[in-house]
Amino acid sequence: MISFQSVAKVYPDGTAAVQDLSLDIPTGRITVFVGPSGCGKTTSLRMINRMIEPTAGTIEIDGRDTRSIDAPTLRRGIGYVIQNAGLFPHRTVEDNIATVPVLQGKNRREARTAARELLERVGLPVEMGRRYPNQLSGGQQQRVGVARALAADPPVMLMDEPFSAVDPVVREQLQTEFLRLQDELGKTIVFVTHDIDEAVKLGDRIAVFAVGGRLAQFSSPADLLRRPADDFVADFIGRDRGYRALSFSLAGSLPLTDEPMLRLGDPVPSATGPEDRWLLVVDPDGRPRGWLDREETPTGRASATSDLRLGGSLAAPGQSLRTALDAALSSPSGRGVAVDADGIVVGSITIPDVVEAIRAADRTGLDQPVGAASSAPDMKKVPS
Ligand SMILES: Nc1ncnc2c1ncn2[C@@H]1O[C@H](COP(=O)(O)OP(=O)(O)OP(=O)(O)O)[C@@H](O)[C@H]1O
Repeated sequence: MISFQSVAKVYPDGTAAVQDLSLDIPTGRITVFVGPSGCGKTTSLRMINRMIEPTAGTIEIDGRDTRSIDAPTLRRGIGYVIQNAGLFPHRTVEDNIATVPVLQGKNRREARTAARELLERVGLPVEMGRRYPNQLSGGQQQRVGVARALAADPPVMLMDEPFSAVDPVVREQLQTEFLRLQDELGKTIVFVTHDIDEAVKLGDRIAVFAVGGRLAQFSSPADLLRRPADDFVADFIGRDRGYRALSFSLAGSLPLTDEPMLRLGDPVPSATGPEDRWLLVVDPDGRPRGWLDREETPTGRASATSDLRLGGSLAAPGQSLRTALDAALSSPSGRGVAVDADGIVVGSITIPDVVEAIRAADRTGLDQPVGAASSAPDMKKVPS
């Protein structure tokens, strides 16, 4: 654990960058510092590896005051990744990654072999190791930056806006791969960003800083979205926070309604009333193919794929209320199609049921740690 205890930083010109900061950063998780420009995120981050010395308070790593460890030793256990990767331009990618291990006394050949393995780990082809940084795209350079920080296998990683300099599509890919990597590595990561969406996607815990280095809130992403501590935090999180918070509530207890189905190619039965205008058509295995509009399809005619309206998104086991709501909203019938792990239809989801589940989640606080969704129970099927 990294523990900030009443930490402050006043720069020599009198700027109070951080004020009385106390927080505990859990081991093996991603903690994000987020906030508007100039609110002390980078200053706080750099105080961890003593690139900046606090003017008051104490920072401990696993119970040891960082002032009691000499700075080079401290930094050996702390990887550091910055925006634009900060690679050495005159060294090959491989040698960039091998820099710290070689400085630590590892022989060059071993360090290069390890560098090639790390390249693969961050999703780059080994051959890229022979290139120079300016022969890589921005996203590739960022991956090399991450590989270089991992080379000494430090338990702690500090990452300062590492993905900000790349376009949104590459950024999204880097974030997803970063989460996958962290699943394998379980490092203690402190990640600085000014982008609340990035914070919510990556953080196990989020520290929201306000201008003047005040810690406005420190909580899980779900709590942050549901219960912002004050107007500043609510404003910073922005719109749609209620909808985004649904991502953190599992659809586990959502009731499923039995959905009448028609096999592709079977004759269309006549409708008994306006309520069964839409009929769900499935393939021979029971996988959804689309919705048939009986107002537009003559009775008795065999259904064909061309008659079908695509059904919007699907809700699968272990997914969130946001997915379930989207499945219902995006379906032409207003009923979201729920499928099992094999993609076979198990029933449908109605908007009122999702709304009821949202209310229940609000009452009981169904916050789930990031990554819990995959181990979540299946949706419970209840007969209509
Ligand atoms: N060396 C310095 N001397 C004086 N003031 C500084 C120094 N470094 C940073 N500051 C000031 O301290 C405050 C916090 O800066 P910091 O870089 O920690 O903020 P930040 O939240 O990381 O900002 P950004 O998102 O823009 O990078 C700012 O007002 C900044 O101008």
